[in-house]
Amino acid sequence: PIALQHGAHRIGRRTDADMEKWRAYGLGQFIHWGLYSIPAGEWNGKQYSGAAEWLKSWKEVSATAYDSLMYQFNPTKFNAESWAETAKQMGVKYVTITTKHHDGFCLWPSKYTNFTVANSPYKKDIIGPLVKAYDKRGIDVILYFSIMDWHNPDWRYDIKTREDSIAFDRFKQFTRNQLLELLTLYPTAKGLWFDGTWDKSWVKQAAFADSLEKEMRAMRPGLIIGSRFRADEYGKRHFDSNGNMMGDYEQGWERKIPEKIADVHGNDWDCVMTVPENQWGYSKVWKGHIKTTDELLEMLAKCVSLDGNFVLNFGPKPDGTLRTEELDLAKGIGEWMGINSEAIYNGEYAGLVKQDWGYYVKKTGTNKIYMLVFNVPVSGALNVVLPSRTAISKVYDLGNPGQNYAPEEIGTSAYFIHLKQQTFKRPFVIVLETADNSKNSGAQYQKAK
Ligand SMILES: Cc1ccc([C@@H]2N[C@@H](C)[C@@H](O)[C@H]2O)cc1
Repeated sequence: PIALQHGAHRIGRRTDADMEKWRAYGLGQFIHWGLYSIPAGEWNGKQYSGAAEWLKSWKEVSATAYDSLMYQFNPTKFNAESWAETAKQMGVKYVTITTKHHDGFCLWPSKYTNFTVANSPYKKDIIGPLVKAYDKRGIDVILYFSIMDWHNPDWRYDIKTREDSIAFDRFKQFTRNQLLELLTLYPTAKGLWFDGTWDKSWVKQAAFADSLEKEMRAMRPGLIIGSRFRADEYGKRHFDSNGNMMGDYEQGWERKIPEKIADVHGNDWDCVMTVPENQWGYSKVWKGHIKTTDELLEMLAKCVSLDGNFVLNFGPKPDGTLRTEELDLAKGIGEWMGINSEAIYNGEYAGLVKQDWGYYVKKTGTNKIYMLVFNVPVSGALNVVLPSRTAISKVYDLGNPGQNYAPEEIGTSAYFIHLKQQTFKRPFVIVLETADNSKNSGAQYQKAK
């Protein structure tokens, strides 16, 4: 291995209680809200083809004109309690909220810049009420923070000259000040979700970022920081020059999900997902495919089955309300979670052979395995192959506990579970209670006729 000062400082997963709680979340909510929500991807009557929260990067938009959106920020219908209640009903266990996106506008009254809610018609802090409303419902809060800040004149994409270096040193202090300010103002925040860290200017700050990360962790023991915050001294991001993940969980799964367990390298990770193809902030026009409740439930199941969390994005409207499509999805997911959340919370990779009918989730620390069924075979028989000498002691339908199944043994530790009905309106969960029967050799269920 290469000697590194600023690479990964821990090999393997964190084993402390804060991280074990994070690992168990299963389902999360992302909230992208800010000035970009006002134009919602449209400028001078023309629709921006990219993500609405990137409107300021569009050449047709002058920074001055965009920044003057601050004087229009007045979400009269904003109610932190109702957002948190929607999230609670949906069954999320954590929420990631944009404090400052790339445009530099702060949803908290930062004392290090005037470009904040304090100088908008709304005047009031947004982050504080949100943290309070979510905490009250037992939903942990992670603060999203963009290092890249298009508003701050000291921001640089790269450092080429002495002026660049002097300006960027000021920018680094500004960034440190804002992060320590956020941790001070919102001490219950469980973690920070960094973005906007790919440009050379920041990638060259291995030592500074490493010491800032250490300072934040010292200030907030247990703080959870993802792999995207900093680069090592060779500019390697997410995984250092020795291939070890930096930070506490892998943040690379943005709008994509790993296919197999090998893809996650034994690390914690979360997948952040948009409802349309690629819109995080509120966008008037949702082009292309809008994901359905069942699609999102399958993504959730797949993430949890591969040791990850699934975080669904909401882009609130400029008036502070949530759009109908998102409320409908929150309701649909919440109804399913109301019946099946036991298969999601405290779930982990079960280590079984993947079957076409769906996903296995093992309840951490137990012998309970959940079968999350999305694809019912025409045979109506769900194939289950267990490690040798593992028997099934009980099988039942989570949504209908009276519904027991008697698996048919079709081979060594191989079973068919014959479903009682052919059509299902929603994905469903079958619970397998397994037992180690290496002691006795008798099979639990009748052999294939
Ligand atoms: C190329 C690219 C840069 C930044 C992003 C930001 N990360 C997501 C979590 C959103 O905040 C998006 O604006 C997306 C794509």
